[in-house]
Amino acid sequence: MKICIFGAGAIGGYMGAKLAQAGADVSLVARGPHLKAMRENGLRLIEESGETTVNVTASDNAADLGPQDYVIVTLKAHSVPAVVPHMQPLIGEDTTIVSGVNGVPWWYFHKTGEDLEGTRLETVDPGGAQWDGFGPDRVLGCVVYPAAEVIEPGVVKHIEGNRFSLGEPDGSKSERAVALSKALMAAGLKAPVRPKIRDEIWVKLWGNLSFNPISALTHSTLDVLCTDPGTREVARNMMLEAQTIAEKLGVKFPIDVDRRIQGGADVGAHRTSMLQDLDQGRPMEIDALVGSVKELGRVTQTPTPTIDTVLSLIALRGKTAGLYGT
Ligand SMILES: NC(=O)C1=CN([C@@H]2O[C@H](COP(=O)(O)OP(=O)(O)OC[C@H]3O[C@@H](n4cnc5c(N)ncnc54)[C@H](OP(=O)(O)O)[C@@H]3O)[C@@H](O)[C@H]2O)C=CC1
Ligand SMILES: CC(C)(CO)C(=O)C(=O)O
Repeated sequence: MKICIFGAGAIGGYMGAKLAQAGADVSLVARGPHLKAMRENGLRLIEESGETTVNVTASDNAADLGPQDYVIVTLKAHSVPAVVPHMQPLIGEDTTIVSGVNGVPWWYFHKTGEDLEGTRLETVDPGGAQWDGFGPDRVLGCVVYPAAEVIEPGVVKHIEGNRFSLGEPDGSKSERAVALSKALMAAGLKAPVRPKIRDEIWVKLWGNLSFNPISALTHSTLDVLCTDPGTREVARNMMLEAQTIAEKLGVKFPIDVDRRIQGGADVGAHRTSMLQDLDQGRPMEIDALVGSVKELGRVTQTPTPTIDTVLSLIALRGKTAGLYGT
């Protein structure tokens, strides 16, 4: 089984290192100093249990790697559309594309079997670049739970978690989902195949939609913003608006908003990825995490006043920092 990880930074690097350690036929697409370091010195993974260095096949040119059984996309959401043409050499007749990107996935309305079937989302797939360039039938959904960071070129630090939930858009337990799940489990990762991947996407999204922009706007960590009465209320209202949208789309939440916020508080003094991006001058995933939910509000005719307000604030914050909408 040939697996290519496209965008092997923090999450892709973690997954790639685990797969390579387990002897899988895995290659990585990366770029710049991180690629150079991985090529020269191997990929170093720092985990609580210790440090390992693996030799990896890595390139910035997909044509070097050829057609794959699975392409696992672990780019930041805003990077994907422009990269679709460069991924084409990896795609053969039976290639599965696994979308390991936070936020509302571009394929959301594929095989929903409902009225909105085939609806495309401009915030996450402008111009339908992914829908047309990959084709939604190739897609296997994925919810990424681990936290990791590239702490220097060629070095990935794993922080916590090892679950990558997988799920077919139509909910089936397909051969391709089960085969990938086995390969990930053989690498020591958790990779359950879920019948309702969209339910899981929304529970994760609840946090990213609200905690991420609030933390970037207030420079506060999860424990603080989830317990401060004012910001907690803003997060809660955003989540309730999102819940109304998701339930109109048939999603069932296994927990309520208060439990989700408590879960955020329990994570502790974590600086969300959006706050880290802002501080480190990296483009922010505002469209995928917040704008996409506003777009779904329009699609489902659901008012989203709190989401709209927070989106305006974080969008302007991103623009003034030169990290959004440039
Ligand atoms: N990190 C985390 O803890 C978590 C991340 N996620 C989600 O996972 C996804 C990936 O995040 P993360 O791993 O943090 O992101 P990273 O930025 O660490 O990884 C993406 C990598 O792709 C590289 N890249 C971008 N464009 C190209 C290109 N054209 N060709 C080759 N390489 C390219 C980037 O290089 P460069 O740096 O030069 O841009 C970077 O190394 C996001 O959607 C994120 O929200 C989800 C859960 C936790
Ligand atoms: C906020 C959190 C922990 C999810 O709730 C996250 O995924 C992030 O920092 O991007």
